[in-house]
Amino acid sequence: MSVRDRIVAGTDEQQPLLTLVWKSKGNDLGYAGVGIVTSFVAQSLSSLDMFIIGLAFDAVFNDQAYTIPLFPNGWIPGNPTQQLVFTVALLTGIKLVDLGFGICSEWAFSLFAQRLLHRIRVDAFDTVQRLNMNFFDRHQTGDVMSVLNSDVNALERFLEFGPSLATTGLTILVSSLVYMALLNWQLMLISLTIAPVLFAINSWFGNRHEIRNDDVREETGRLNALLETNISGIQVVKAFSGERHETQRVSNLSDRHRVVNWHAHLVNVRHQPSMRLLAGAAFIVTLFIGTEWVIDGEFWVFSGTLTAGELIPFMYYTQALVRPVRFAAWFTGLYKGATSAAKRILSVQRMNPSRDEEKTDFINPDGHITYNNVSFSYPGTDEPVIHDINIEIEPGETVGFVGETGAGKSTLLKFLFAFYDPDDGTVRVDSTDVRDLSRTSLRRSIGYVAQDPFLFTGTIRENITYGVDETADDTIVAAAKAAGAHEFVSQLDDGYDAQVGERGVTLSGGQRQRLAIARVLLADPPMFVFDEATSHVDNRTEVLIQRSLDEVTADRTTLVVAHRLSTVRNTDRIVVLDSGEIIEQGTHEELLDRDGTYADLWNVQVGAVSE
Ligand SMILES: Nc1ncnc2c1ncn2[C@@H]1O[C@H](COP(=O)(O)OP(=O)(O)OP(=O)(O)O)[C@@H](O)[C@H]1O
Repeated sequence: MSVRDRIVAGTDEQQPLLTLVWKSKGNDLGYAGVGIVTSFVAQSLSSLDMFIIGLAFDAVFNDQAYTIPLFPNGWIPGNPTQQLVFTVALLTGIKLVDLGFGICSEWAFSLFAQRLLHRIRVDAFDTVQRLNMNFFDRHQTGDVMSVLNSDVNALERFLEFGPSLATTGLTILVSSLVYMALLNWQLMLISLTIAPVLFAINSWFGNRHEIRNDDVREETGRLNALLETNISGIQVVKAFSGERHETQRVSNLSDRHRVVNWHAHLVNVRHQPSMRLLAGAAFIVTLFIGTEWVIDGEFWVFSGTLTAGELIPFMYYTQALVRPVRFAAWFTGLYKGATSAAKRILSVQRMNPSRDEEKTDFINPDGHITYNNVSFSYPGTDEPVIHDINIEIEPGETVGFVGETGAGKSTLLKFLFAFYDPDDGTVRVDSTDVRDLSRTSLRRSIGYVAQDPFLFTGTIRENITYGVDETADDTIVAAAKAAGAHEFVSQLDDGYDAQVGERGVTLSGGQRQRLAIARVLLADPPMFVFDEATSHVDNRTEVLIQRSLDEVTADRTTLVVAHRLSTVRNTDRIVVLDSGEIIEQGTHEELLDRDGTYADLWNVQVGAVSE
């Protein structure tokens, strides 16, 4: 038995979020560009008002000339009442343009975020889907779902607000500094003495955010994994009255999740106020010095004078600097949360699923299968489950595989689909190593009915036609009849349009098996693998299905695993496995004559039947 791994945040990437965004950017960077430019214009305009008010203030109350940088002096009236009307009109115009650019930037940033997320989500899902079975064996479904869902949602939170916060914050910062420099550059230097401290504190909190968010993302994956397995196994939970025990397990994990979330939240709680406190202190010191300067007409070593009309907008811009400081804290929290999520998404993508491009396509195979010296142990285990197997199966031959539970029958068949690669030896179809064949063409060439067939949520028709292009109704019905499914399907109210619930819970095991058989018969592949395909079907129905299958599989290579020996009795050859080794093979009669393991198994079953 193998131990489950957790999907952890890979740590080797310097800028995981940027790497992920760059990989998935598509053609959407243009939207981000429009968002940045329009947001920059909107914020610059919105900071302009106080500057103009300061100029107007000095013109009206301090008898200074009313001039606006870059604005033609001839357009500015000389009369104070007209100056007031002019100022109000100018400010209204600026606000309207600011509004237009603001709407445009929201629109562009939202489009950028949603389109990028869509691509990241689909890419992540596509990667996960193509990963080898090893991955799914070693990771819990809930943990994988958590990458596809909650990690992508953490990215969404950042992409929704992050770019706009960064641009707005930077624009307020730059425009405020420019206006402050225009008003009084010496006072500006005083206000900025706090900047390095703010920087250092923000980066310290940023590191705390990242560490805490890594924990939150991992705990979310763990909790999702537990919830998923509990709900999937709800029948067993109920059968063993395990509800209280399961609730306790969920409660324990949920409590751990709560604690790590709380620690992450505590970083937030301390981050913003610390930054605001420092920015507030800088504001008060600047106000004190500025007021002294206005009152005394000079201050310390500084040259020139400072008017009230300069100090008021200056203080406004000093106060405005608190916003970028707050945004920086908010942005850092979101960014670090998204970085932790990006690390997990990237660590899944790094698993590098095998791609079909460089492989050989498989066209009209004869169905000649050979296993040469195949040995294997499941990843994460030291125990070999297949030992040095050699089999040659001729085109058109039907071979039955029998043996005690855990003997390695299903594992042996999985190599044929390249679900797993053998540790030693090769599995070839028509002389080509299956590892060199394109997965798609290989898997389309072999119709596979697994032990516990899975039905997708949807109609019966959709389940039967899964993986097959447009199919006529009578072909579907013919496949269902051959699989012994038509009778029960026609008795359902909606017939072939009846919905089957998640995992086909509304159907019995035998009914699901019959739909799975119909699915492969409809696909009409050149080879078949039936792994306990009729184990849940009653004996009478099995005989009927077997007759149809004998007809369909007569000229096609077919591998059949069965515990019920009557299922394989008429195959061309029966291979008996024990602890991953072939211990006997031959026809039913030959094996009975041999009086070995197969004969024992047969006698037990015949004895059981005759009882
Ligand atoms: N995904 C897996 N990871 C680790 N070990 C596995 C995995 N699947 C099967 N095994 C182990 O490999 C061995 C062979 O399993 P396999 O399913 O091939 O046996 P089987 O002969 O088909 O059994 P059964 O008749 O019960 O279906 C068993 O010991 C099983 O515990």
